[in-house]
Amino acid sequence: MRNVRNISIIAHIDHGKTTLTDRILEITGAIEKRKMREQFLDSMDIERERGITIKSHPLRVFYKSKKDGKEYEINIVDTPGHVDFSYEVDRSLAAVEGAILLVDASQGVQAQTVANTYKALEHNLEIIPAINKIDLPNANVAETELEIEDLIGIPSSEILKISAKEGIGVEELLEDIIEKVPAPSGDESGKLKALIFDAKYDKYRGVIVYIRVFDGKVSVGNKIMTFSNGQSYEVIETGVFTPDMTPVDELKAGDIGYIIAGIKEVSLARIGDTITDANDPVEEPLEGYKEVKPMVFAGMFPGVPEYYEELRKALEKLKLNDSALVFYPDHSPALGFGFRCGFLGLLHMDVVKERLEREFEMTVILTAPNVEYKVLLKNGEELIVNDPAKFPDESTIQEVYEPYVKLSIITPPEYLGKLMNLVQNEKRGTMISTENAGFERVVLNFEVPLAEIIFDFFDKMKALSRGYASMDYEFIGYRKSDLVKVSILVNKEPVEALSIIAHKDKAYSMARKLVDKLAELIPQHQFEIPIQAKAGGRIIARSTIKALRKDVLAKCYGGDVTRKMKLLQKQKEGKKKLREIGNVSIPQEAFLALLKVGEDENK
Ligand SMILES: Nc1nc2c(ncn2[C@@H]2O[C@H](COP(=O)(O)OP(=O)(O)OP(=O)(O)O)[C@@H](O)[C@H]2O)c(=O)[nH]1
Repeated sequence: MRNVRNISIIAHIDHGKTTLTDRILEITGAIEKRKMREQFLDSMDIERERGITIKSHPLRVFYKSKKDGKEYEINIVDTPGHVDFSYEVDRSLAAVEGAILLVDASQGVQAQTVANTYKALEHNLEIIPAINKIDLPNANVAETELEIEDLIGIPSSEILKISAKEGIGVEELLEDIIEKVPAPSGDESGKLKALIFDAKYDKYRGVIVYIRVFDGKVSVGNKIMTFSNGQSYEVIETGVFTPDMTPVDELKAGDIGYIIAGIKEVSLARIGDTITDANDPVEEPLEGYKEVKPMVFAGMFPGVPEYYEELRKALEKLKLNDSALVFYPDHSPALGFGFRCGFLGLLHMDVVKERLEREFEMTVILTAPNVEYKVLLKNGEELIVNDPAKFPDESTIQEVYEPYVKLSIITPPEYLGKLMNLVQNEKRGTMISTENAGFERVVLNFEVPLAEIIFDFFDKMKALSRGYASMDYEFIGYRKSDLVKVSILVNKEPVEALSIIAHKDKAYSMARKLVDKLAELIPQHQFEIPIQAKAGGRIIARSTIKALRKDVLAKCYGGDVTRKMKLLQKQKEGKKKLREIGNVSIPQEAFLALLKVGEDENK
């Protein structure tokens, strides 16, 4: 049996995964102390600033056990903490035999703690629970122990208490990993079978594929094949993470490392796919591969038309490293040429927008995000619509389906009523079950349309529960729904980029809020501007932006009435002219009016 342990760290956001990984690197001497900077592994600027881990970074350390004196290789796969990237967590867990379950002592078990623990159990991982941040004055170790006991049935005496920040208990944790997590099994002499659990694009070296080898071996010169698309490549380099990329002669069953094989973009090395020998492939791939589908869509336009080409190039470059990002050309009468983009969720959308700004110095106009609908037409045709502007005419529609998620909220019981009200009465959710989760915690499970939780749900939930509730969700499928398109007319002209899809019961109130918000956001002009919302062929809401009244009469000193009348007439004509041209200037923030409606309600 090899002295190898492969583990992952699972936790709710901010419970200390990155800090723990940093400490392990330090304790095992993988990184000299003086080179250590906080969050060594979070390499993307955005990750560092926001203090969140988006991409997983594996690493290999060596630790000499104080118990048996032997040296062990420990491979740690860090996982993303945000629900947008939960598929990546799932694939990282498929690459290991054990998981450290890290829980913040001041916050206790949270929604993602539970979601990730279930995932780890599904993968039959050995779970090692550890309560972190015991150094905090508001650490509540006893309650957290009870919650963990309740979650996985491990007695509190076996739960480690650590401070990742101060290094307390971290060596004991390493000893526990060696003792409890099984060494990887697998057949080194079998056919190559490896899991892709991440991939990164490098400017100079092409795609670097992060793999866990389950059976067989792989080394330089081998011809490999990615199972899902049958593409084959020659291996140029194999290596491990120390944490820097360090070449090794071969990777064999049980190993975690990387390969470089001249793959041009990450979308060809898909997370969850199986790598095998191109000349002697396995018959069955590893289980559980799913194609990652974007869930949230928005229009993206360069502020200035001349920047269209530049934006296309920037998106192509981002795509090299981000297979979840999709985009295709789009045109809007109001915003010109641009792209329709698909994202995993709103955080992913923000990350893309920020990367465009930082790495490519591009400021873009994003339209309000929406989900993807399935529309069955009366003529039997089925359409996939992810742009409200392209929603078919109501008279041609037979049925509409929208994506639903299973939403789990964990909360102290006192906020239960308010949260149930939020989900069921405001967000079209249906309660499925409630469970007790240890000490003073309730888990609420709902089925909710995804569209209802992508905007402002998180903030509302936090506000209603004073920050105590946490949530997690997963896609469960499409459901039939009563949806209508609400079009917006500015100065009688339809502005498709402002259209939204709403549930029939909410169309009126959403339309009302949207036109009011637009009337606030669009500046006054020389003429009056009606803002109308139209659904099912009728105007259902209207708001008016008053004209800026130029004080034309100021020029008339005397009491010459006819002159006054003439001027007023002229002004009226002027107004008419402008209206005919219809040149209302709509500021960028108006295209996000829908999001702003939500923000106001949270105040
Ligand atoms: N006091 C104290 N603070 C800690 C400890 N461990 C982590 N923190 C702090 O908690 C915050 C979050 O820690 P991270 O390590 O970034 O958490 P994370 O789980 O990697 O976060 P995500 O990647 O966003 O999921 C940081 O400000 C850390 O300094 C600890 O043991 N004690």
